[in-house]
Amino acid sequence: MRAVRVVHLGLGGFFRAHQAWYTGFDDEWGIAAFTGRSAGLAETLTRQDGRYTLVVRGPDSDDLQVQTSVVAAYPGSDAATWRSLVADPAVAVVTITMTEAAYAPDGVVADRLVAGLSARRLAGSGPIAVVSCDNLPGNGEVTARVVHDLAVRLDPALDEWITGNVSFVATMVDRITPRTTPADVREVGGADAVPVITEPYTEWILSGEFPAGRPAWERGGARFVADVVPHETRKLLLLNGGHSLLAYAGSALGHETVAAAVADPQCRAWLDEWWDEACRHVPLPADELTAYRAALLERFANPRIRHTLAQIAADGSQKIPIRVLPVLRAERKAGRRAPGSARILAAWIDHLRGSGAPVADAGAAPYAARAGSVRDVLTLLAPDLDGDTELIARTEGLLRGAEVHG
Ligand SMILES: NC(=O)c1ccc[n+]([C@@H]2O[C@H](COP(=O)([O-])OP(=O)(O)OC[C@H]3O[C@@H](n4cnc5c(N)ncnc54)[C@H](O)[C@@H]3O)[C@@H](O)[C@H]2O)c1
Ligand SMILES: O=P(O)(O)OC[C@@H](O)[C@@H](O)[C@H](O)[C@H](O)CO
Repeated sequence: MRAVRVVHLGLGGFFRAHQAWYTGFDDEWGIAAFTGRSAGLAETLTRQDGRYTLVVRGPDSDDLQVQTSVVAAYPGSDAATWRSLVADPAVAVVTITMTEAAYAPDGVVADRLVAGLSARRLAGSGPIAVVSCDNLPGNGEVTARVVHDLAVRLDPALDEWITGNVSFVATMVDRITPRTTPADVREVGGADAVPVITEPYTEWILSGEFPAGRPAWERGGARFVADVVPHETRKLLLLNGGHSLLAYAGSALGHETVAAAVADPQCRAWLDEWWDEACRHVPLPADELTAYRAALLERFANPRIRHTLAQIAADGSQKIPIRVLPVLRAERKAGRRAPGSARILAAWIDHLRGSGAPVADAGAAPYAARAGSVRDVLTLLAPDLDGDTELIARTEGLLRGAEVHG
């Protein structure tokens, strides 16, 4: 019998394909999950007793797995239930998948966590682990920072309690999970109104303490390591950076999905160019990176996973600084041309000018207003690079569709 011992924030598709799937291997642990804002998914899942079908979609066939680890679902607006569950002494872990943008200072992640942790302190329920599962470098540290920044302003005693009682766990998460479409729901059939489609590949690497215990996630293959950074860098630069390249450059060529873009020899060559450049900045053995690249190509090419470039293109202003700028800076510092990073930068600026996938990004406006000039975009995005005339000329050349060789 599963009791609620995990509380999740961000009841989206990815959480149901990943953390809920791993928790499914330990039948003593149940999850109470909260949506970001809306009530729809919480209501539907409640009608289904938290159950849903995970369609694990390989290149040739599907494996349908009914998931049972979610035992309660609530709308994000139910702040009272959120506080009382985080304050429950039986709850040992809070997990989060809220997108990169939600970690802004005073953003929704800080707001919800501080409210929940404050209730836990008042209830005297003891220590707890907070596990960010968003695609952010140093996601544990980022979560700790936004929580402490808010808590110290509200109540220094709460901040002190958080320091002594809350463990912020860092993670690398990986499982390509496109947004479920109405066509997917019809195709899965049956009574399930909210299935999730995902790929067979999955990875979860964690680093940090669980002072009140945790599910046996290792039964699903999760790995606990001292340092998650090399793995997170590998994934963010190669997978997510590759995705962003295809999302902007591939959609500008008229492609709609990752599989279609990666089948285009032009996009494929750009992907290799980016990976060659990015691999110099991933502190892992070369053979591991070669194997990861080969696996990524197979995953991207899976023709039965319809992962739209439009979905990946969203929130570029949050993603480019994480997925591309570290490589661009390091390459320029080393005196190299950085053609792969410059191409993604150019493709994103082209997207802001109206090419390819539509812009869906709450932070895009100031960049879109400057998109006529690479220098002006850099002034906002990476002021340390806005005097790099060679980089600017190269990026402008790419925007004009002309290769510029330095
Ligand atoms: N989908 C994937 O393949 C995948 C893989 C690895 C990691 N992730 C991480 O998981 C995150 C969520 O992915 P998903 O596919 O589940 O997305 P999703 O859109 O299905 O779900 C995200 C959840 O967060 C909520 N949310 C997002 N921004 C919010 C905001 N500003 N305020 C309030 N609520 C907000 C949404 O309402 C939803 O409940 C990604 O942003 C990424 O960081 C996703
Ligand atoms: O989920 P996002 O918006 O951070 O990024 C879009 C994709 O790059 C991402 O979801 C990948 O599919 C995922 O990170 C694979 O594990």
